[in-house]
Amino acid sequence: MSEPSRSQAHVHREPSDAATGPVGTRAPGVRRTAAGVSELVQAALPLIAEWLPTQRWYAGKGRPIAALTPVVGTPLQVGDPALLHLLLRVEHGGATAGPGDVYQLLLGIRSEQPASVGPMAVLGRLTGGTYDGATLYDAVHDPELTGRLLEHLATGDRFGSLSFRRTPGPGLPGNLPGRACTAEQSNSSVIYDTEFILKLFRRISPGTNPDLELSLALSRAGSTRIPRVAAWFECRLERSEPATLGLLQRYLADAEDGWELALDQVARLKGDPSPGNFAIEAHRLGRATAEVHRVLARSMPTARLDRARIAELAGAMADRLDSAVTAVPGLMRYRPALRAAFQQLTEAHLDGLPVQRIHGDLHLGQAMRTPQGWVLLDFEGEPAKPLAERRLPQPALRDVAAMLRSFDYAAAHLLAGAPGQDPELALLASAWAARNRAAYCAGYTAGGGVDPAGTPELMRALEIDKAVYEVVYEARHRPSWLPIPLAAINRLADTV
Ligand SMILES: Nc1ncnc2c1ncn2[C@@H]1O[C@H](COP(=O)(O)OP(=O)(O)O)[C@@H](O)[C@H]1O
Ligand SMILES: O=P(O)(O)O[C@H]1O[C@H](CO)[C@@H](O[C@H]2O[C@H](CO)[C@@H](O)[C@H](O)[C@H]2O)[C@H](O)[C@H]1O
Repeated sequence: MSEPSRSQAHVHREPSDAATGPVGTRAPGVRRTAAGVSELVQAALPLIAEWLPTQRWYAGKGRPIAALTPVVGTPLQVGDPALLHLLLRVEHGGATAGPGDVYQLLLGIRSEQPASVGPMAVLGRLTGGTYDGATLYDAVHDPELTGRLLEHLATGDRFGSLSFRRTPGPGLPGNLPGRACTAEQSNSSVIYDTEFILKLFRRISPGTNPDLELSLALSRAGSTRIPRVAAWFECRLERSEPATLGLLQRYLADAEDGWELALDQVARLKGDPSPGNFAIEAHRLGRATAEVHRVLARSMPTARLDRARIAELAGAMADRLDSAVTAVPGLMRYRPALRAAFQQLTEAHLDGLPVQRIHGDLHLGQAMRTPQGWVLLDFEGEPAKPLAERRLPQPALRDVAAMLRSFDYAAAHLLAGAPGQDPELALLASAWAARNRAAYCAGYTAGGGVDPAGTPELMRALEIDKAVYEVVYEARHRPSWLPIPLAAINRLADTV
């Protein structure tokens, strides 16, 4: 890896710290001075450069880092342990060079490594200067420091360009310790007791994150299909719109994740071809999706696409396919059929197609079954897409197509490790997927959503578009799962 550049950090001072702040008294904590923060950031950069590419949420995997440039460094706690909030720009060289990506890091600095911080969360030992010998680590894993973050959210503090904001309603307890969430995820979350969950967005773009934007819109419209938003924090980067950094929501302690429920059913298929009846749940989930879509259509902008805009929609799908073919050449053989499906979308008589804000990355893992019914999570959209694109109104059926893919995933994932070895289970699993896909669509229509069967060209194009995204996603993150979306592409291409 090339040596990253070490630009000067833009650091913030809390206005009152010189007089009242708990200024660090024990080495090696951050000193709440511009010089103290800069020194720490410079010492941390080489460790960050090594650690970042090992993190699941890091989007630049496989591309060498050309430069690491601190954007804003804000000490949120001084002393030992210390807590440093850092926004850092990562630039890549060569053909992929561009403005780079900004990441949010929450760094803990302690003389003694806490037991809750495992090896993957440790960046290393700082050397030289004030911090010599201190451990630098991902503070998401330190209950004391994440507790500090909750206090800031509870009091609605401001530190330089960081603002902590609360929604109206019951006050927040400021004293709950946080534990790192162990779920597979694109960001990092901290769970506070059984009360709240704080998502720290890792890749930061200027502007309101759709997860906050849509969750607030749904909450304000009185929807109970999302966990209530309790607080968030944001940062104003130069003159642009504030960028959302974190979102605190009620934790659904008594909920079961739709993906786990579905997998449990599929795993038991062999012994009992109709274990439980997930189709009832799939139907309810369809209704819940339609309900969320209805509220979003009422409370956020909508539009209708004319023929030219539908051709643009299909063109964007074809462009995404072409980039996917470059990333995963195994897709090349399907390209003609998939392009034909996109062409058929432009020829279908869909003039006036309604579009609206949608979830954008709906799957069974984003659906929680609570005693009060299904609740949807994570309205961030596909993490790989630029934020402006994720905020565009879309056909609501895009979410339906995405959920249909998820039923296919649940059915296929047990077979992915041993393709062709259990034809009986393969048949049962594919019948399970078909049953639940149909139940979900029926529930969606019964809940007031548009009938997916009414626009087969649109549904097929949307499902292909999602499966193409999944091929790239799996190739990058979970290569052993790649056969799942590839098999779907194979099936969908056969229908053109
Ligand atoms: N409010 C919540 N209550 C309970 N569990 C949650 C809640 N929000 C998220 N989770 C759990 O955390 C996981 C990751 O959350 P998600 O919002 O999808 O994060 P990411 O955008 O980082 O992928 C979810 O799949 C779910 O298991
Ligand atoms: O939940 P995230 O916002 O992190 O979404 C990303 O990761 C998902 C996997 O965790 C991925 O979803 C794909 O795998 C799921 C099973 O793990 C499956 O149910 C989905 O249908 C499939 O798309 C999602 O695409 C990605 O954006």
